[in-house]
Amino acid sequence: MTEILTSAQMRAIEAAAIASGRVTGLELMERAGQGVVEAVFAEWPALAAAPHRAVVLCGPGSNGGDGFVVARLLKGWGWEVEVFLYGEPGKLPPDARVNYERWCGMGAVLPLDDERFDGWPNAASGHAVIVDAIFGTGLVRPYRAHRHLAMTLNSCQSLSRKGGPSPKVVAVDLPSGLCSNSGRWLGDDQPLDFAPLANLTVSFHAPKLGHLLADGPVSCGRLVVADIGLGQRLAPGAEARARPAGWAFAPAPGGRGGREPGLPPRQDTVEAIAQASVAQSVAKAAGHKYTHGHALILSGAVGRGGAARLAARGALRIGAGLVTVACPPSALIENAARLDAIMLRPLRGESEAEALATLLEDARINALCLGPGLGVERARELLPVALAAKRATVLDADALTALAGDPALFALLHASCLLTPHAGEFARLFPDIAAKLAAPATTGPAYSKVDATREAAARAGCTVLLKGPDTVIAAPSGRAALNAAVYDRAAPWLATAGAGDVLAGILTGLLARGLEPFSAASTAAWLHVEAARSFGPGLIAEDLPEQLPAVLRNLS
Ligand SMILES: NC(=O)C1=CN([C@@H]2O[C@H](COP(=O)(O)OP(=O)(O)OC[C@H]3O[C@@H](n4cnc5c(N)ncnc54)[C@H](OP(=O)(O)O)[C@@H]3O)[C@@H](O)[C@H]2O)[C@@H](O)CC1
Ligand SMILES: Nc1ncnc2c1ncn2[C@@H]1O[C@H](COP(=O)(O)OP(=O)(O)O)[C@@H](O)[C@H]1O
Ligand SMILES: [K+]
Repeated sequence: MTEILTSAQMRAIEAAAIASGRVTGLELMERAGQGVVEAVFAEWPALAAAPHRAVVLCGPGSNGGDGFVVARLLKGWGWEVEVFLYGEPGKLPPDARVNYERWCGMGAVLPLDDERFDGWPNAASGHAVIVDAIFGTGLVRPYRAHRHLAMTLNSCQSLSRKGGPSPKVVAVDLPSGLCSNSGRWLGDDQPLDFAPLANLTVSFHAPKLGHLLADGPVSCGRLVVADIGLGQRLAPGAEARARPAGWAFAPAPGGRGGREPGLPPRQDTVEAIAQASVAQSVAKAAGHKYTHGHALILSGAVGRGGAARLAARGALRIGAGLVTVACPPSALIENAARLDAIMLRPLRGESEAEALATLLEDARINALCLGPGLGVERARELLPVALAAKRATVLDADALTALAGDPALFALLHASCLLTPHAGEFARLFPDIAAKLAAPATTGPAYSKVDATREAAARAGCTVLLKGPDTVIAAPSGRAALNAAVYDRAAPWLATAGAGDVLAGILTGLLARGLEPFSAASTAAWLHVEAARSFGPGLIAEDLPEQLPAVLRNLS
């Protein structure tokens, strides 16, 4: 069972465990250090076979304390270890201080200060590993040395990525400088230009938001989450060391979501989307086609109907009982030539808006989709009718653009709506929120994509799904989920024209089947990535709906 944690939640979990008497801070630090060493040996088995040389860079807090443990353990394996400290020994927190002193009985600690970088290890001088234990979840402001750190570490890393003998960079908990809540680099610099990137990041107990959002995945290299004995976080039978591909576990109902004393309230948690809950959402019980809902997809003008047809196919494949495409009369022949199982209705009448109103008198039509290929002008015309019908309604693409320029239309949004912007559409709809997210992150925890999506959902009064490799879903209540297609779950080939239209269709299909918007969004986002992964590279949007049956089969 996993939730994705913020730094405050991680601290609260640690504090609760220590307060319960189950474990001490020193034991947790020891396990953290052990977890790092085990992960290094698991990642590069050759390093476990014989002693090597390592540099351990320690910082002024507990992250540095973990570093001293790593140094001691590697020394115990016969390694030659050089240790540097960024900070003053006298100011180390108690547990880190204990581990500093233990190390001092075994070797030297060289100062690592902003001005004096002469003491830095020569990256190519035969070290097998450089351990970055300068800052973890406690970073609250940019630190001046990060450019120097970045230059040194990245030159090592780029060599080692090419398979050469140069050092592997291992980040303890987070690459130093990365904000654990937002996945953004703290500083005025351009993100990533001066970021110390890791080959491997070893975090503890559960992934943090910063590992999965924004620049986190690129910065962390690979992510391993080590178990440090803070309680169950995985489904029974799952491996103790889980990679992010394995965090498809349901958040524990009533578990670490704020129900334990002292932990933050439920609305502060972010859920990893769970395979089990997806399976539940899409399972069909007995019934006839109308019990599985009737989805209506509004289509564009002649020659612009492809997007709506893709959406319709997605809605049908995910199991809506009926799917109808409604098109301008002039587009009837085009659509008829391309659709079979999907029904077709021309919007004939005084105006298309009136025709839509008539069509919506059929109460069995329980989910709508407006946007893909619709055209901004037609979206403006149809939106008032569609929104007045108060059906479950997906608004994507041109419908979002129409909403952006029109506060009166925006005011018609209701709780059964679901907005599915990509970053550009989001910036048009919520320019002030997007500007906050784009501004340099100068204090931690920095404003994150989760914060932005939550703020947007609260303003719109409906669920918002903000797309990307780190798709965030938020409800007006503050409930949030993250569907990250990163690390072992990466599917960059999903960035293909029309993929978003299929997502809108899957969403509409799930709404037609009776899911409420937040569940529909979480389920659809997960299935969308799974369909892409199941197909693999070479994917085009048309493949996505056709891949759904295979994904669904694997769920059952
Ligand atoms: N929670 C858990 O369960 C477990 C946590 N564990 C480990 O603890 C880590 C968190 O430790 P942490 O809280 O001490 O934070 P950390 O990242 O070491 O740094 C904070 C220190 O840096 C300072 N500081 C901040 N910004 C600065 C700047 N720009 N420039 C200079 N200084 C700056 C700040 O002091 P300040 O100056 O703000 O008073 C503070 O002294 C976590 O990542 C994990 O590795 C494990 O042991 C296992 C169990
Ligand atoms: N690098 C990526 N990895 C995984 N998914 C991605 C990536 N880039 C984009 N996506 C997903 O692909 C879809 C693209 O949708 P959208 O931007 O609306 O494109 P279109 O309008 O062409 O369909 C979204 O679901 C988005 O989350
Ligand atoms: K670190």
